[in-house]
Amino acid sequence: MGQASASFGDGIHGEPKSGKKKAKKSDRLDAHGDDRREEDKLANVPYPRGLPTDRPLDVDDYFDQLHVWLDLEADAERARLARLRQIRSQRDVESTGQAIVGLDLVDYHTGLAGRYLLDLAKPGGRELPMNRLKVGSPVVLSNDADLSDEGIAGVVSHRKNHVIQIATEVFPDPDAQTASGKKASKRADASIGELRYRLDLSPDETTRKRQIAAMAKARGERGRGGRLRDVLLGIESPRFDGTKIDVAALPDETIDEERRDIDFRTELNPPQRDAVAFALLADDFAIIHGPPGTGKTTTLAEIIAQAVDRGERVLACAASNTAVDNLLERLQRLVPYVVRVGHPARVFEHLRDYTLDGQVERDPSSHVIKDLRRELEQLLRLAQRESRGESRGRKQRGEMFAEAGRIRGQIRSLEKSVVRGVLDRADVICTTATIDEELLSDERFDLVVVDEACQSTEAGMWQAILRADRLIIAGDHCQLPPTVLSDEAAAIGMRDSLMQRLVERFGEPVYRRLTVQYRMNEAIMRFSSDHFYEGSLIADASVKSHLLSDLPGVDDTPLTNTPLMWIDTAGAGYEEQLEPDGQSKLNPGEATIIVDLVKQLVDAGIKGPDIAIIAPYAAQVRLLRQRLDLEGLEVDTVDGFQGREKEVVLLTMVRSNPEGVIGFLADRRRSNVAMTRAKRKLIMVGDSATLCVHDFYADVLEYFEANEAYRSVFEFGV
Ligand SMILES: Nc1ncnc2c1ncn2[C@@H]1O[C@H](COP(=O)(O)OP(=O)(O)OP(=O)(O)O)[C@@H](O)[C@H]1O
Repeated sequence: MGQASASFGDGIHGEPKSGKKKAKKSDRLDAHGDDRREEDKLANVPYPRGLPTDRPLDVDDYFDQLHVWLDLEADAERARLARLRQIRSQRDVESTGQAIVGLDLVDYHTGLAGRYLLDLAKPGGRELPMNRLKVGSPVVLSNDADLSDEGIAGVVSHRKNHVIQIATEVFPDPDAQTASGKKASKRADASIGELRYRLDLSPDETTRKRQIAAMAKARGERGRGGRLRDVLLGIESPRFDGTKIDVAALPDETIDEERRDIDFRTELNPPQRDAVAFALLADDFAIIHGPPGTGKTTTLAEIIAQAVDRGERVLACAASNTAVDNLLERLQRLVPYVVRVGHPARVFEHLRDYTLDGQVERDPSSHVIKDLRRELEQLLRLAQRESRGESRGRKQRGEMFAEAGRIRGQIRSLEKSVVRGVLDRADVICTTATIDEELLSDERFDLVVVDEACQSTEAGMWQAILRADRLIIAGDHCQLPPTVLSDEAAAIGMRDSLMQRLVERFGEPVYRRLTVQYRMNEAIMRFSSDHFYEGSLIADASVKSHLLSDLPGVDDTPLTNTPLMWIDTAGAGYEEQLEPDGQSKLNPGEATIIVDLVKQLVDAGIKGPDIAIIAPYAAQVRLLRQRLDLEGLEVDTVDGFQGREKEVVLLTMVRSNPEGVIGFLADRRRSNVAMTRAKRKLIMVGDSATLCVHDFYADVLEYFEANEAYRSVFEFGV
């Protein structure tokens, strides 16, 4: 392997470890006024500089620390929601991307477990504003006309340009909605009921509660579970193949052939094969470090298939739905019986057959459930009609809602037994790391695998860990960390991953790095490899020198026959701007260059679906989406592209100011993700005078210059 374990902790975090100081009391008061609660939380932090890696962690101190992080995060989320609810103008509130107002309830259905699925749309079928309410986001649905309405909780289950669907446990009964006394006006349009609604992105209380419950359980674990916890806290040494590892020992270069004895199911390269053999030998945990495009998910799928071949049951998790689906995509060919737990709308369409809902639907007894659902829907529609006509009043309507509740109960208990049957038969269950404990109930596994593990907080890992005897985690700490809203929590370590901590604690013996990548032209890969992975990456021969001009139907032009280009806007006066009414930044000058470049690419024969534009700021994304109308072209933030790839990627860096302020671009991991999405061509547009105040971007620029890929905007002639 040869890589130094110190490289895992060499300041890839937002701030270097040594820079993490406990905020001084006076600083905290500055930041939080006289909020005593906030100050108390920080006063009791067991590990104010983040979790230490040079010694064993105390069980209670460790879980106390995780609690503090979760509390700070919950406060930050609640404060965000409160601020959002104070914004009065529709344009302002929607420009935050965190709320949609003035919505009508246009339709509803019932889903698995008796959930209500509510379709919401703008009056007249207008397009919804750009928003961050993604499938799976927790939301609050409330009366738009009544700011005091606390609303009902739900989860986004489906979204299109004009309609957003949410799943709720409660039906928005119009009487309940107007309980605050304010009467909503009636409207003669397509909406069901009388109210106009608003949807707000909400603090994810359910996830937090599940994490807290898992932490409480882990704290008290004994036996096998207690041992795994103690290993993960650095109290006990991990064992491989029955042998305790010696932290000071040199790593095994490869697992020798006799110990390997694996009949590989997929074509893997040597580092991948070694990683599979290594992971299968782990008695407690093993780590797979997968830099961009190195086949981390492919390797994990092989590990899971091998475990199933040995008669084991596996829980396959990841931080996001997309990552779970990527894993499932590879598993479907390797494992006979896989079940994907999660709302079908959050699952890739071509994988829906694997969902629990899909499999329950195909179960012979499901026709009884279908009949009951139909009955429930009819009853709800009748109750709604009653509420409109107000002919027989509230009593009648109340009885109907009560009957609906009884039918829901019946549906639930029938579904429960079918669900149990489907889950019990599964060799592998795939789910996000936020596990639905009620659904999985007491299902146990021999092995739990967590992909994209660096995108989970430590608190977010325990639900998965508790379900099995052995743990395999895969990820890349040099890519994006988990989203943490609270600056306080981030400053005391909440963004640092379990994976990184374990590598720092135990060193090379506990992980394997994959080094052959199948995505990028070597020139695109090299900078990232040298900066983040000690130059260890190798471009596979199939991609090493591939260019846009090698694609069928693409002309050979200076734009298509080279892998790199930086267009420097220094001196052009393309200053960044703050979005009117918003917080986000944009750069119209850079947008003009990007639009021109896309036109040139299309003229050379590149198709829309092969092009991605990545901007660090949502306002620039919005501007470019408005200015470009090309089928299949994707414009998104860095976060939206993690784990994905495109033939050509155009990066607009946005920041351009005399002070050299670059905000969150200072986190190099963000740029690492952005720059490693491109397969054949990477184009960066940015102001070197602003960016290169920072060493990292000075190095990027130098690299482009050395590769004869530097152009000034003046020479480019836009
Ligand atoms: N041994 C291999 N031989 C050929 N192609 C491979 C091999 N391993 C992986 N690939 C290909 O490389 C690509 C990336 O694989 P995969 O999605 O598993 O990587 P990853 O490390 O999970 O990616 P990332 O984390 O960057 O999203 C896929 O197209 C996959 O088919």
